[in-house]
Amino acid sequence: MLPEVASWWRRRTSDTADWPLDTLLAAKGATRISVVLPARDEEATVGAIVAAIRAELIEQVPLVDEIVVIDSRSTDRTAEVAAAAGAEVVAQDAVLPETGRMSGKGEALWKSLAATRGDLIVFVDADLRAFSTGYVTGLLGPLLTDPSVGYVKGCYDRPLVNGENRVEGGGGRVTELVARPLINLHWPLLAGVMQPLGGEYAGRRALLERLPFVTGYGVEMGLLLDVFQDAGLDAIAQVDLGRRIHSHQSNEALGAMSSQILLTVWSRLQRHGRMLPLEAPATALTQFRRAPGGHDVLVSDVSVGERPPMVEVPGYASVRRPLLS
Ligand SMILES: O=c1ccn([C@@H]2O[C@H](COP(=O)(O)OP(=O)(O)O)[C@@H](O)[C@H]2O)c(=O)[nH]1
Ligand SMILES: O=C(O)[C@@H](COP(=O)(O)O)O[C@H]1O[C@H](CO)[C@@H](O)[C@H](O)[C@H]1O
Repeated sequence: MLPEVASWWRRRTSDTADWPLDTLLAAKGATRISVVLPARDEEATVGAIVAAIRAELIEQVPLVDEIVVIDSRSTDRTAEVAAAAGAEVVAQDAVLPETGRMSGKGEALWKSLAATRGDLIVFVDADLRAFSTGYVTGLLGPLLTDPSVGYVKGCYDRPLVNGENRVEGGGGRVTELVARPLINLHWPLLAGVMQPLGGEYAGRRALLERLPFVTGYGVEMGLLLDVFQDAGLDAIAQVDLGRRIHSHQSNEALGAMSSQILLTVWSRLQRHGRMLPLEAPATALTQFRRAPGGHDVLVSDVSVGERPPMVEVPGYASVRRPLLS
């Protein structure tokens, strides 16, 4: 990691345990807090997430002011289940209808800005299993206690869980194979962000409403790069939320997700003036591995060389063995 990234990583990384409820309640003051769940066909999981937030962070303590589920064209009972659990449910296409209908998670999150009232907005995926309200309190900690922080990403261990089959570290496939390498190549100052695509994050409305939202699955990559461009690295913090288990899509579906993320990166390379002249891409890849008390940081050199066409090599003709006659 670059020295300035290592410094950021030490200063701006905390743990959800660092943000107990009494600290947050003391810091809340008049700050309004919205929790948003983008949900497409999540009837199996959305209810438990909403119920936990309502019980622990609204009814037991007055921390969260509203829970809004953005129903993203679900074809199942997501809306009914979320409402029964205590969420305000808003249909994605019913928000700002005059702006037309775009699709995907990014559209749901962009519309959520017009469907909520909070000064701080916490985004939580609706497909989480084993959800803890510590996700929400952890993400709020830096925002409620440090005005210089504008955007907080969650980070966590991400096993790949399919039924009884569990592969530790097998989740976050697009993160590890697409997002992290691209960030390290073109935005090495963001190499310390451990889960750039994680679906749990929070931000100040005053920052989020100034930023474009990429639709589809480009939204996380787009927001991270645009927050960095607009507000700088130190406006970003990350909180270790422990472990994340969610519903996994097929590799085929993640291929489409990867394409949307590549298109987002391409657009930001151009828009942020990183395409011409393309700065020599950084050749160090920073990865993270859970270790006692935190994470080990693994930095590897991923540089590649290139050989010229063999026909241009002077000695080639003389060493080229004739085919056996
Ligand atoms: O068009 C969409 C696609 C996804 N989602 C929601 O966005 C979150 C993350 O999506 P998904 O689980 O498909 O992505 P993954 O976690 O598999 O990367 C989930 O709550 C989805 O229900 C959404 O609201 N609209
Ligand atoms: O991080 C990832 O690689 C992908 C896929 O995760 P898995 O390989 O299914 O655990 O999941 C994330 O990416 C999406 C695109 O940014 C987000 O919208 C999801 O919330 C997040 O789960």
